[in-house]
Amino acid sequence: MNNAELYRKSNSLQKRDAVECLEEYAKNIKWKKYADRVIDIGCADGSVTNILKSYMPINYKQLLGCDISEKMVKFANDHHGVGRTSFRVLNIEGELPDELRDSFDHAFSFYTLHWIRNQEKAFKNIFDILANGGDCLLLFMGHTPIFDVYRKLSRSNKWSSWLKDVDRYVSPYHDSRNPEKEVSKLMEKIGFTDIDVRCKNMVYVYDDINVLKKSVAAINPFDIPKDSLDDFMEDYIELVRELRLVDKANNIGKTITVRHNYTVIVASGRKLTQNS
Ligand SMILES: C[S@@+](CC[C@H](N)C(=O)[O-])C[C@H]1O[C@@H](n2cnc3c(N)ncnc32)[C@H](O)[C@@H]1O
Ligand SMILES: CC(C)=CCC/C(C)=C/CC/C(C)=C/C(=O)O
Repeated sequence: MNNAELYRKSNSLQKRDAVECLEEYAKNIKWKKYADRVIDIGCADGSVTNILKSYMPINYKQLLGCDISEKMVKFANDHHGVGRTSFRVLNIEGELPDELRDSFDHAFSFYTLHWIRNQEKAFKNIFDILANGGDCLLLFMGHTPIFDVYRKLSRSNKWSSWLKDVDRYVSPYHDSRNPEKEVSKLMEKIGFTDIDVRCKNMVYVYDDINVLKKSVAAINPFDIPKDSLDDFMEDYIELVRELRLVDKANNIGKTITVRHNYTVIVASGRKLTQNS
């Protein structure tokens, strides 16, 4: 998941969901109206950070996108780093650099937190990044068949050695019976207030199987050798068919459409410390 150009071209699901989420939630955010400081965690190529900008008051002070991947950060800076918007490397489950503590009025994160094993550390870092009174809006993957397909491939002789650590890349909420409760409890424990966590049922239809292939390739976390990638994707799509995810009703002509049913978790909260 390091190829910024491929991600830029193949992130239509992620962009649609970020826009839908911002349309619903951005109006309830308590913008300061003047000099808001905003961070976007897991910015990748920067295209969603750029969308986020259009929901912010124009006289914001700073918009900082951050990502664990140096390549993504370079691409984002080259394409969207302008004026008060910039991008830097940050591991949200690592040690938080001092200069980021208590420094932002609003923290956003789209399609990133499900990649993180140490959820408590990531949520604590988000809390620590916020200034007193600051808020966060976080969207991440709950359940999706993409992870079931990874797990099935990891049990095949052909791919098992490449997908050994498969559960490292499955959303911590994929198998959860009550993700809303789990996330709310975690946020409460850390000290967030005004917590709102919702698990939403989503549908995205891929009009062409090649678009789906590229979208899967763009977020593929496994180190498959380049010359085996096409083969991997063929086997991936075969399993998508076996799992009956191909949308039969629409597959009369030549183009094959695939219906992706999944859930996203949208969590928001505020940091209010006692001496406020
Ligand atoms: C699927 S992309 C989401 C990008 C963008 N927010 C969007 O909605 O299109 C997930 C990004 O999270 C980044 N990421 C993964 N683990 C991370 C971590 N521990 N700290 C910061 N970023 C991380 C990846 O490098 C990747 O660029
Ligand atoms: C039918 C099927 C398996 C579709 C998968 C579609 C897809 C590429 C979903 C994105 C899932 C994901 C984990 C996104 C991300 O992290 O950005």
